[in-house]
Amino acid sequence: MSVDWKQVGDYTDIRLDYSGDGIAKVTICRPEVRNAFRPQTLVEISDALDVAREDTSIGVIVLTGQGDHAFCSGGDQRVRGDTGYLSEPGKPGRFHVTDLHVQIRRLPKPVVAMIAGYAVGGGQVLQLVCDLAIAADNARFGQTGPRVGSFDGGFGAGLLSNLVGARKAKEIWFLCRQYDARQALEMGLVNAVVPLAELEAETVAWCREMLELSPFALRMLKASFHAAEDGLAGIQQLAHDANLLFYASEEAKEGREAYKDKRRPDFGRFPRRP
Ligand SMILES: CC(C)(COP(=O)(O)OP(=O)(O)OC[C@H]1O[C@@H](n2cnc3c(N)ncnc32)[C@H](O)[C@@H]1OP(=O)(O)O)[C@@H](O)C(=O)NCCC(=O)NCCSC(=O)c1cc(O)c2ccccc2c1O
Repeated sequence: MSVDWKQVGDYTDIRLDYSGDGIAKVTICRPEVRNAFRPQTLVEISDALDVAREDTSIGVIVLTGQGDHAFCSGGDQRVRGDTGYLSEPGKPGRFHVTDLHVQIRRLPKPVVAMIAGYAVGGGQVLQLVCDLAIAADNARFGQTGPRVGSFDGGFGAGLLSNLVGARKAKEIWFLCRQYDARQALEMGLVNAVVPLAELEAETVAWCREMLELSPFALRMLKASFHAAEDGLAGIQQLAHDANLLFYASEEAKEGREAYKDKRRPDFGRFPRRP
């Protein structure tokens, strides 16, 4: 199942491609550093996700890394400063990835991680915050934080714990071992493992299956899965998604029209549902 990807936009660290039938693919293009991200990379991924979100022809988004060696090796240690990762020398550092994690969680379309090679450090957290993960048989997963003097106690710890269980999550973080694709599948870190040569075709097949389904139902499900995990922010997403539907109702429209007409709203004709 080959796809004739069409490049969209103009980025330096990433590529955004459209399949033409509803899939957007965001590729980290820094293979020389195993697709490690610098602030610029994260800003560009964020922009590409916004573009794909706003585009109503897009139903599913794939996040991947260029080449067969790595999905992503986390933060680029060459631009790590004393205050975070540096956009420019001398500027205050930041963890741009924090905002990206939240953006992927809130994005109302499924995001699928397509993983060949290494997904380690912040790259492993990136695959974690995606909704689904398809791995090639050469994929390797692991945390390196405590080895390089870092830790992700946000989604990196909490989501991992929910996904693989607290004991396994602590093992992953406390020992900094690497796990192969089969082990990742067994512990629930990925949804499927396929031969490297079939990775894209399999990922696209999963995306196309989702594209056959109700986009709003998928949106509500994603928000529902995150409602408890993400606390008030998760509930907010679910509640505001309900608002999207409510706005189209006669009851909500009566409130809006009454305000515009400068009259008292007449809600008496609407049922007080049991
Ligand atoms: C990924 C590897 C296991 C791959 O090993 P392999 O043997 O295949 O390749 P090399 O090691 O030879 O790498 C080739 C080349 O790439 C460079 N490189 C690889 N990863 C990085 C990187 N992350 N940053 C910079 N450069 C990298 C490597 O130096 C080589 O360059 P040459 O010039 O020598 O050719 C292995 O490479 C590896 O283990 N990489 C490091 C993984 C790592 O420790 N990542 C950082 C973890 S911390 C993190 O990601 C992080 C980011 C955040 O934004 C956070 C935010 C908030 C809280 C926590 C955060 C956080 O922990």
